Amino acid sequence: MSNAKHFVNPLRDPQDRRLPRIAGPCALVLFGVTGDLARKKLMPAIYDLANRGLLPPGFGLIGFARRDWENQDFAKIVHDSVKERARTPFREEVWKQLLEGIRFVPGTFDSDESFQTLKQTLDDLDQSQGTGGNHAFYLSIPPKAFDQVISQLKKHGLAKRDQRGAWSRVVIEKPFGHDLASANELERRVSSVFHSQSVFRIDHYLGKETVQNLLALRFANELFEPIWNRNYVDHVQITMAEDIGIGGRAGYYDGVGAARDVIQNHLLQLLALTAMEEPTSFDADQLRAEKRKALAAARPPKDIAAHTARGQYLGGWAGGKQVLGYLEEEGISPQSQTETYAAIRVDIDNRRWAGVPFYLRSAKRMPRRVTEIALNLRRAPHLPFSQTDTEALGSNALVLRIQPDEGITLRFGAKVPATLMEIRDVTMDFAYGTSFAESSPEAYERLILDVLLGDPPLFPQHEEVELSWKILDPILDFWADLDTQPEGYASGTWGPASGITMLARDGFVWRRP
Ligand SMILES: NC(=O)C1=CN([C@@H]2O[C@H](COP(=O)(O)OP(=O)(O)OC[C@H]3O[C@@H](n4cnc5c(N)ncnc54)[C@H](OP(=O)(O)O)[C@@H]3O)[C@@H](O)[C@H]2O)C=CC1
Ligand SMILES: O=C1O[C@H](COP(=O)(O)O)[C@@H](O)[C@H](O)[C@H]1O
Repeated sequence: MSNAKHFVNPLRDPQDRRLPRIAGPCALVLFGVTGDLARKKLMPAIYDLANRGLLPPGFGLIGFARRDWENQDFAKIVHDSVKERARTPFREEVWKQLLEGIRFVPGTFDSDESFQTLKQTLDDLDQSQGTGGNHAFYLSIPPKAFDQVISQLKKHGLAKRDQRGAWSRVVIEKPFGHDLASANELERRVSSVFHSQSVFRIDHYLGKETVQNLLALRFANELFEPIWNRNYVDHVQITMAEDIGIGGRAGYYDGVGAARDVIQNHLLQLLALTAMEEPTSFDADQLRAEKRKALAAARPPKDIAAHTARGQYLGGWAGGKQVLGYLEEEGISPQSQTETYAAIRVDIDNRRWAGVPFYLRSAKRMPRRVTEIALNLRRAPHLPFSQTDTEALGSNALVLRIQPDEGITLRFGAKVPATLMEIRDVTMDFAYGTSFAESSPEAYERLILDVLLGDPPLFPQHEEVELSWKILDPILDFWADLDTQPEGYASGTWGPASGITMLARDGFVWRRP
């Protein structure tokens, strides 16, 4: 590692086989570099990979956007985003190495000229940086533009292996399609352009350490599996709450909404990992096969009106400041029926889960940012205590804290000291921060590296996408047929009344994480 073009990490031991592999020579083209995702997550993740010594020498990064920028203008955007958001410390020598491979291509998706320039830029980079003709195209853009960009990549010969056998991969953000029919249409298009092994449908929840730990928790321990079924679990709540609004993302979010934005992908993936059987190994085929079976057994509620809820945040005070309502956000039509709160019940028709409802909810402008999976257990069949002894006793629960306070909580009843017999809920906690010295990489770091390595297990296949839309489509159709505004909810609260009622009907209440 003496060549000045190598990203050097003095802390990395190249012999340590537990550490991630280093990507081979390549260039990454980012579409949508002015967007929220690219700025907040992708550019910092690329720098962090470089800083950890996981990018190859001469790595190329090309931004494509409808801006009249030069290479140095784009480099400044990357620099600012890295300084603000990267997880690892800023090191001048790493930045200088990254800078050598940074290029910008101005243009719109419909411009043949821009895609010709992109091709030329990639060829030049191959020459100057030695990227070996290996290219990954990352579509961090609104889903309605996926098809157009893929067509342009094909038209301009960017989707093919060349004579050297160099690879060309595409990374497609979620949601993949708008419903089942459009997802299948998009899949037909994508598979006519890229080989299936070159298509990486990204769901960044699968790159989170805490989500991967779900597999470790379930399958590396003896403790939990015996209770992981309908005999012990009463119901499951999967929550993804955000305190932010849509920010400047009207162009992406409006017409998409909470259900398509995160339930179709992140939350149904969490459900699949929670509900699936043990795979025979963690290789891509086995893992995906088990997730597929779980999703195939999952179905929307029979009574959609009773067991779903949607809402839209209202303006007011939240988190100590004045915030806009969804309909007042820039770029949103005052008549928009897009939901910013969605909650659905899903049932899983198999031996393990029959009769155990899974409740999924997600929303913007909730009181805090938190994602968790809570398995609420049945109550003990008999309590040999007086009623007053157990007034403060809830049901046992196992809560997987996905973020931000990563860890696991086990809730159970314990005797209050110095009382005759009073039982109260207590918790036992595992926290990543106190148990491990190693810090978790950002999900996008892991996933971008996997793309560059061509490592598929963490990327959903089309069948999973299809099955997820099959669960969601009837609900989305039902909501669309209502043709009404979603119920308003005050910003900084846990959502609309209909969300509470939906659970109350089944005798449950949402957790307040
Ligand atoms: N933001 C997030 O936290 C996450 C987002 N995602 C996914 O990432 C994708 C992008 O989302 P996000 O970044 O939030 O969206 P934004 O609306 O913030 O960004 C969209 C980007 O696409 C560009 N764009 C849109 N239309 C065109 C066009 N016709 N020609 C050229 N460029 C265009 C925009 O450029 P311009 O500035 O010129 O409009 C902008 O750079 C979505 O699929 C989303 O689901 C996934 C996980 C997290
Ligand atoms: O996919 C998305 O995720 C983000 C939240 O990601 P997280 O890792 O911070 O939980 C969400 O804000 C965005 O709307 C959605 O597109």
